[in-house]
Amino acid sequence: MLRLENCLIENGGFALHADLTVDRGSLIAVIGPSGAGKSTLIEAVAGFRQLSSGAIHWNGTSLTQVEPGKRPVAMLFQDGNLFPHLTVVQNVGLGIRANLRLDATQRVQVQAALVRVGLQDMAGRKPAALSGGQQSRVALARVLVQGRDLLLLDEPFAALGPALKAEMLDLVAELVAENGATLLMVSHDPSDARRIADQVVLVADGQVHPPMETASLLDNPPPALKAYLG
Ligand SMILES: Nc1ncnc2c1ncn2[C@@H]1O[C@H](COP(=O)(O)OP(=O)(O)OP(=O)(O)O)[C@@H](O)[C@H]1O
Repeated sequence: MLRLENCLIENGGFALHADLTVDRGSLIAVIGPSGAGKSTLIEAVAGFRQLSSGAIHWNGTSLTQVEPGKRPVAMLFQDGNLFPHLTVVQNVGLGIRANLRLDATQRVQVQAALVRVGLQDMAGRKPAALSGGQQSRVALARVLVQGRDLLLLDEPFAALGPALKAEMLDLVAELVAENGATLLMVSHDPSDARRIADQVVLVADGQVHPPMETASLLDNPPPALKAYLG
């Protein structure tokens, strides 16, 4: 269970309040107007942004003072997920060890992740020789080998076409379920939420709202969400 307890997250003059609980194993879409603080929330959970007050707990253990690399968190961004000078297998291996000195077991783990995302035949390629969807799969494989409990996605598939995005979202949902992980995914597209998220966290007006059931929230949006959805 992820608990954000009376959190105040500040960025310059911007302030965001969060007090909510996310059940373990949930698939949550984080939606809200541009500039509302969705990325700020994700950065605070990942530890890239310090809390001004409040606390973050994972399964009863405080994460508030834990540095980003030691949190049970794996992240995927829209851009910059892959290193262009490294091969697919190296980019995935980075998820296990930054110096890429992997033992035999770890190399098997990397191969298994590549098989899981369907890229076993492209291990030696560099990102420039892959399609956008294949690059997304490499980034997902790296998340997979990290074996973290909490997966944070900040619009990672926004640049993909609709069919490919749907395919990647389904793959994410499958991987999250297989690994018993918990997903927080920022998206500007309500159909992404409907596709894979059981619940939605609305970020608006300086507040992170507690998770609400996806269909009922999107079918009957509160005013802040209605204005955003148009
Ligand atoms: N360095 C900064 N100094 C002051 N305010 C900032 C700074 N960086 C970001 N902000 C403000 O913080 C707020 C939240 O930004 P954030 O990127 O979290 O929003 P978002 O909901 O993810 O937006 P988008 O959907 O457009 O990506 C914005 O209103 C932004 O103007």
